[in-house]
Amino acid sequence: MAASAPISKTIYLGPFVHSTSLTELEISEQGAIGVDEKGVIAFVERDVAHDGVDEIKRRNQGWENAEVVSVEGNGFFFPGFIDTHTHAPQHPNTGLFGKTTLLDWLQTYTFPMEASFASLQKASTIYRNFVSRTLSHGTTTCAYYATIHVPATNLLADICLARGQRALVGRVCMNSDLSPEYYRDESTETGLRDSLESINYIRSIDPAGEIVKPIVTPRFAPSCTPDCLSAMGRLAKETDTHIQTHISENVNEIAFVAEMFPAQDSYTHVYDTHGLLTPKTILAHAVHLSPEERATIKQRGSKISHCPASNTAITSGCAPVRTLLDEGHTVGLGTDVSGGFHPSILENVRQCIWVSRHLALQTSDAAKLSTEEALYLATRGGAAVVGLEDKVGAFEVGMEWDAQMISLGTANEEGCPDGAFEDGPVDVFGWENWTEKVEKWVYSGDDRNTVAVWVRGRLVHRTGKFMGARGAATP
Ligand SMILES: Nc1nc2[nH]cnc2c(=O)[nH]1
Ligand SMILES: [Zn+2]
Repeated sequence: MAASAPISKTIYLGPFVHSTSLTELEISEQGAIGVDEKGVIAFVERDVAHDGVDEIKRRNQGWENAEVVSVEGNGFFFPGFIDTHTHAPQHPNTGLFGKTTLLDWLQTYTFPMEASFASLQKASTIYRNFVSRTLSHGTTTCAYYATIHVPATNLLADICLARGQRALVGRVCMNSDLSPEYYRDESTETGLRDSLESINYIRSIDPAGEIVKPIVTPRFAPSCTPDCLSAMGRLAKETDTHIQTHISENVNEIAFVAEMFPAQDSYTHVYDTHGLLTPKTILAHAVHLSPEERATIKQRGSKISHCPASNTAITSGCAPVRTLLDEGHTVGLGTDVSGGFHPSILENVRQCIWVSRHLALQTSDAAKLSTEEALYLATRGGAAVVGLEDKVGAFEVGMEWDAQMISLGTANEEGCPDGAFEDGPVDVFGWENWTEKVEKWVYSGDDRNTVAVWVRGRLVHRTGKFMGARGAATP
């Protein structure tokens, strides 16, 4: 679906749910949210049950001809999800990891797959599929790692822009001999040249960075020589670009970093020394950081992407999210496909809650994350990680309409005529209160419940269940 059609003023009518703080979820059962032609939220009204649409239009001057999109059935509007860390070229490997851990997983599954993106045709097939897939799960903003290939990386940015998904797109920089000869940058110079070429291309297709932005992407310390890390730090500074990399994911990786960089006393210090810890840096994993490392990251204002499904699948560990939050870190969620086994942030909301409970079993109850906290990480937390906290992640006047319509359907006894339950896995019997409905979605919903998705007011995904706008009603 192209995202280029003009949009008209629209009133989104029905229940809406969003985070107002880390611990509080607002559930407004009878809402009306006005979104202007630029996709910006112009008004948010609550308790409009007894006002007809005409009354809402009358009291908001200039909205007489607005279209109306209503939630049907057991549905609600929810902010679009932010995926703060994923690898688009690894999507064909989703679910494939066996019993590997990070370093052998990279060699066995990841590098061979990524190397094949020298073929633009293959990249086109997989990237189109993955962007559609993440949109169908309600992901409206995504921080993508591509591969070392400039044409394929640029194509990923083209696809995100055409489909209307907000994205940070990074050409992966990796020149050390950790990577096989068939898949690495020839030298620091060629890596720098290629990363700059991709930054310039992405800025040329979206000069204001409204939908797609480049991001400097040194894969992780073991993949880069010291001069390569420094070059990436300088590049990000000179081009005022975001940075993404991995940190402290796996104990063998950390030992490897200590061997490779003996002059630095920690993994964090390696990145700090090379100018890679800035307020625009996204650090994935942060599972095994020391208190001193966490303090440095906090001081630099760098952000953390928690990837719970990945950390469980490739057995990296349980990231101490409660500690990170208590210390004031900015934390969002990442799917980390295909270390992570699922492209859905909703799945990672659940996984982050499960990981926190396993940590609670080993430490104390305080480690447990609530449903509200996990949903905050998936939306407002993620928005802050990618530097979009003023624009997306919640429904407030002045923010942009990045949203998903959730439909839970109605329970029936026999499914559909062919025996399937086409409305998805959530059964709502009618007696549930709104908190219970949201919890049912969080713990057992999936993409069948995400019937429509908007970015900046544009419809970027819909299922057959979405009824669309009622059209411009007469005043
Ligand atoms: N999970 C994960 N960790 C990494 N560390 C370096 N590269 C990767 C990657 O592709 N995935
Ligand atoms: Zn990753």
